[in-house]
Amino acid sequence: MEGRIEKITVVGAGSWGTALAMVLADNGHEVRLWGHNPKQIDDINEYHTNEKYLPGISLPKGIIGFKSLEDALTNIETIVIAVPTKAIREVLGKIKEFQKEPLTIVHVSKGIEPDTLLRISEMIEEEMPDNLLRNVVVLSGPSHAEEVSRRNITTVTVSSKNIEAAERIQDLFINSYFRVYTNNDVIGVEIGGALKNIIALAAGITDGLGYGDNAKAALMTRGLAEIARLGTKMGASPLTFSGLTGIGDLIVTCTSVHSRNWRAGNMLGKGYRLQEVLDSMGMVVEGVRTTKAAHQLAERYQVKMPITQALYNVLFKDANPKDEVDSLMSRVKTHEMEDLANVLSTDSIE
Ligand SMILES: NC(=O)C1=CN([C@@H]2O[C@H](COP(=O)(O)OP(=O)(O)OC[C@H]3O[C@@H](n4cnc5c(N)ncnc54)[C@H](OP(=O)(O)O)[C@@H]3O)[C@@H](O)[C@H]2O)C=CC1
Ligand SMILES: O=C(CO)COP(=O)(O)O
Repeated sequence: MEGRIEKITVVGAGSWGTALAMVLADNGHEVRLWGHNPKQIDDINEYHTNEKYLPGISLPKGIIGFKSLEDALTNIETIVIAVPTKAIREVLGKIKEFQKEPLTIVHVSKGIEPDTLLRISEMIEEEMPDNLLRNVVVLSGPSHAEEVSRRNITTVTVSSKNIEAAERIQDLFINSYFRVYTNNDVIGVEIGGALKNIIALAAGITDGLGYGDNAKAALMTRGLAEIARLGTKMGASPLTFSGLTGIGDLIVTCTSVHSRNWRAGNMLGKGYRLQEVLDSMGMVVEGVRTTKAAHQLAERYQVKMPITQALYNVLFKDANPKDEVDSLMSRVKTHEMEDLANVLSTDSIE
């Protein structure tokens, strides 16, 4: 273990918040885990379990559950926010009511806010006054909570406008089963993490429709192409999309039964309605809202994103998944590599 021992509060006691609290506790830190469900916090403190989100897992006794957010943040400099994207502003609003000292906020959520089209670090910067915000750091990468909570080998990336802040967070989390890299491309890290969920939903759909591995490989490869096409227009480094938060997270989310996005897509491919699917999951499926946001981003940046468009049609226009696959396959022929398409002045890059 590297770095000094700290007091850290994890805000959000779902699967990812609890798994990350375990990593921090394994590293010897004093970990407070806040959740808004009092019964769940009682179980964490009494039985050291979080049965809804990590069934069968024993939590380290060093994790202390908190019902009061204010108590959880008393004398704390670093917090990890691990709630779904749509809950982040609400949680920050509560923190602002009592917080007096500046915080380093680590966020681990994978989404884009529809309509404002802000990345999560931008939402945090917008929501928190300067005097309450020291640094924002994103932690992202191929990391299912179910596996991290079993201390299975995992690699992630941390990124921040302030690379020293990212390095400090790297030191807090890194250990022998949880390897943490740094990357100074915040835009690429956040865009890769958010948009891979769209492709995972689509991969689940094609699996649910009974297509094979060729179709999944095609979706992942062309999906990454459209994520990188948008991300680079937004200012990301193209290299980031070949890293852990790009192809790495795309692989783990499109190919794992742990993925809620893949599972939701799989049910859609088998003919279930979107609302039925979401009701049955009991956990967040970030890709649904992110598809709406990415669809808006594609318009704003004038970027072609055919897979995102097809998924948008399925989720929000009641389109038939099989018809959308057929129309993806019958698009005008094009070059695979965009620089070649540009050289040849082709306007149909997709
Ligand atoms: N699970 C994973 O493997 C990974 C998840 N992530 C990302 O982490 C983020 C959180 O996901 P995850 O933990 O998996 O989600 P879960 O659905 O497992 O848990 C979400 C948690 O947030 C709580 N919550 C929801 N709304 C609010 C609110 N308004 N105020 C306070 N708490 C709230 C939920 O409480 P309640 O039980 O009451 O609903 C629950 O405890 C997502 O953006 C996800 O993409 C990133 C990497 C890995
Ligand atoms: O982001 C994840 C793994 O890196 C978790 O993906 P899901 O939200 O689809 O479960």
